[in-house]
Amino acid sequence: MSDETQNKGTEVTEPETTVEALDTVERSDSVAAKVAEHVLAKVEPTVGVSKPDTIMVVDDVVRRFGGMTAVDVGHLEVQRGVITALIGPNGAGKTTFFNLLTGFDKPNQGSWSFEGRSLHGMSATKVARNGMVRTFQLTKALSRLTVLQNMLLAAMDNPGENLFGSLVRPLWAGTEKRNTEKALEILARFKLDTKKDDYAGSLSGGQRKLLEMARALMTDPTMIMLDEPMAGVNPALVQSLLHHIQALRDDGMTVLFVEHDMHAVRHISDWVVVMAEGKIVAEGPPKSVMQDQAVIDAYLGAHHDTDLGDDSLLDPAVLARLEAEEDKR
Ligand SMILES: Nc1ncnc2c1ncn2[C@@H]1O[C@H](COP(=O)(O)OP(=O)(O)OP(=O)(O)O)[C@@H](O)[C@H]1O
Repeated sequence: MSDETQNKGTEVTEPETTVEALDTVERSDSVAAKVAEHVLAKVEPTVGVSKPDTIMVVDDVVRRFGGMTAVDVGHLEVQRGVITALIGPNGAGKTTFFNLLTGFDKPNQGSWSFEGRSLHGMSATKVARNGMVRTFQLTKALSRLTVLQNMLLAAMDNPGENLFGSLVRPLWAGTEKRNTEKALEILARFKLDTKKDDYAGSLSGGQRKLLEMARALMTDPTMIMLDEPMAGVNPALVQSLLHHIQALRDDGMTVLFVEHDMHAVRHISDWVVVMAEGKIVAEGPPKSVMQDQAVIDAYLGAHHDTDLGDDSLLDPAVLARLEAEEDKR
C-alpha cells in the first residue's frame, strides 16, 4: 500500500478531492512571491505584452501536422523568476508548444530565445545544458532503476554515462561521490531520501512527480518546465507538490508549467498564459485571466463541463452568463 493510501482516512481533515486540496493551498508569502506580484501588477494583461525582465522570448512559432495548425504563437515573453502557467482546454496545443520550446519537436517556422540566446534548432540536451530543463515522466526503463540511480542518471556531468568516462574510473568516482551527495540533499528536500534504494516504479503517483522534479534539479537549472505536474496525483499530495513548485520560484528559478485545470493554476501562478486552438488568447495575473471573455469562451467552447475554478473570482455578469448557458443545456 502506498504512503498516500495509508494516510488516507487516518486524518479527518485530509482533502477528498484535488479541488478541495487546492482550495487549502496558500500562496507563499515569500519575498520572491511578493516581488513577482509587485512587478507583474505593472504589466498590462494583453497578449504578447512586453515584460520588464524576460528570460524567454518567442516569435511567430508555427507547428503544423498535415493540414492542421497545432501551434501558431505570435509573440510571447516569459518573465524571469516567476511562476508562469500555460493553460488551455484539451487539444489547445500546450504540449506541442512545450515540446517545441524544449527542443523535443521542430516548428515549421519561428524563433525563440532563452537568456538572449537563440534556441532554434538546438537539441533538447543542449537546451538543458543552457539552463532550461523539463521534467520527464518516468519511463518503464527508469521505473526499474532505484530512486538514487534515477537521480545520478539525471546529473549532467555524469561521465559514467559514456564509455570514455567509465574508462577513467578515478575521475568518475570523484564526480559520482559529489553527485550522490547532491542527489541525497535534493531527495531530502522532497522527502524522498528514505526511498533512495526503492525502485522508482514502486513510488506512488505523487512521489513520482516529486522525483521528476528532483531529477530536473540535478542539473541546476535556471528555468524549469513542468508538464502537468498535478496529473494523477492523489489529493493528499497535491498541496505538498504545489508548495514545492512555489519553493522553486522562491529559490530563484523561473518556472513554467503546463496545466489544463484552472483550479490548479490560480493558487500558485504569478502569471497565466492561455492557449486555445493553437493561439495565445489571453495572458495576465490569474484573477484577471479568469474573468477574460476569450478564456471563458475557449473553455466553454472546448469543454462544456469544465469548471473554471473559484466562482468568487468571476464577476456577477460572467456568472449569470455561465448559469444561463447551463440552463440552456
Ligand atoms: N504528433 C502529432 N500528429 C498529429 N497531430 C498532433 C500531434 N501532436 C498533437 N497533435 C494535434 O495537435 C493538437 C494540439 O495537441 P496538444 O497535445 O498539443 O494539445 P494540448 O493542449 O496539450 O491538449 P491536452 O491538454 O489534451 O494534452 C491536437 O489537435 C492534437 O490532436
